Amino acid sequence: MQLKNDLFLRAALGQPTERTPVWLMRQAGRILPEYRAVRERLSGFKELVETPDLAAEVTIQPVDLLDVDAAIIFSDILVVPEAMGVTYEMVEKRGPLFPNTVQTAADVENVRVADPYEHLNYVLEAIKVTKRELNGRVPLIGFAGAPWTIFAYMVEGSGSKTFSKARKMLYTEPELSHKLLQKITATTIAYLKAQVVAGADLIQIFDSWAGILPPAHYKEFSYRYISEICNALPEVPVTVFAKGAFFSMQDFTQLNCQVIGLDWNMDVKEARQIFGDSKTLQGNLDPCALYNSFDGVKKETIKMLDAFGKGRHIANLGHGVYPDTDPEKVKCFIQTVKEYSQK
Ligand SMILES: Cc1c2[nH]c(c1CCC(=O)O)Cc1[nH]c(c(CCC(=O)O)c1C)Cc1[nH]c(c(CCC(=O)O)c1C)Cc1[nH]c(c(C)c1CCC(=O)O)C2
Repeated sequence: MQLKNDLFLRAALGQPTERTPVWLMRQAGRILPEYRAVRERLSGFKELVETPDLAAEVTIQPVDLLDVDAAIIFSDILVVPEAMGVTYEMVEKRGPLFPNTVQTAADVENVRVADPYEHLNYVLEAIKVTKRELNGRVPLIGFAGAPWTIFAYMVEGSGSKTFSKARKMLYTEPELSHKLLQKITATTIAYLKAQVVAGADLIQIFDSWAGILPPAHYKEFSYRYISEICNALPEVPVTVFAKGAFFSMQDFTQLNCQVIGLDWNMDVKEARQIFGDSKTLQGNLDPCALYNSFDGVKKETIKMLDAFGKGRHIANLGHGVYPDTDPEKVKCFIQTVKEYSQK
């Protein structure tokens, strides 16, 4: 299927574009009343994730309502631990909770390397339905969590400011930690390959908890597994978004990926210096900038665009859009990127 709008893919590959493409991390769900309307009819978040027609519907909502240049499949990074036998509950207003966590050698032994066609087929179906219904309007992004971030949830059992149980395991049980990370990596590679076969045009890897590791641990327990995943996906462009991992940017130049996501703490000029034009940079407006007045949103967006300069840039926020953001401010951000970058 020929894409009608392939700005996002061309920018990812470093090809010239008429303007800067734009989308938002966590654009599906979170901010749209139209999402909440679909969600309220259901028993919960999981029912939505596991029903391909509905997942496709909310995936396409931001394309229709916000006019973004890419869709991201509606799912969650936590479907991977679930497929591996470590199930989660999504607790209203509190976030994910794992009734059984992974602590001992026996627990790691019990975690399975999942076959995506057996345990994650609902995501693959959702990708196929979405591709059909998008009908080539914009590319579709597939995704997974980085192994370290998935490990952090499996061991910790919930969100946490420090993830101290997960970080403790890296010190006290390094070999066991690697064993679990290897199982997660094997599952993730098979899962992402299946997403590409189902129709995903680009893959993004979310290492949301990169920033809490010391650099040496990051290299040993996260970077090497991300590198393995990048090497396993030669068919499509890959974006690596490692929140808070400034210390690893030099290493990231060696990754077999086309796009690096920057969070809002990262200095754009410094990142450009490190990556040159070898990689496309994605980001990085502070999500809080969208609480500003319309004029303020415009000003901050233009400042961000100027910092990146022309070429090899995909405009986005520095992390997922916050749930209480006014969708009109999001539209203002998107429109500003489109108009200003065209000049
Ligand atoms: C760490 C992480 C998670 N999930 C994800 C990450 C990595 C990105 C990041 O750092 O933000 C990724 C994710 N989660 C969701 C998507 C959908 C696609 C999109 O980006 O729009 C994506 C890409 C849906 C979701 N995932 C979740 C919701 C809200 C649940 C609801 O509708 O009740 C949505 C729309 C739930 C979720 N899922 C997770 C948490 C901590 C929570 C609770 C709080 C929240 O972030 O909203 C884990």
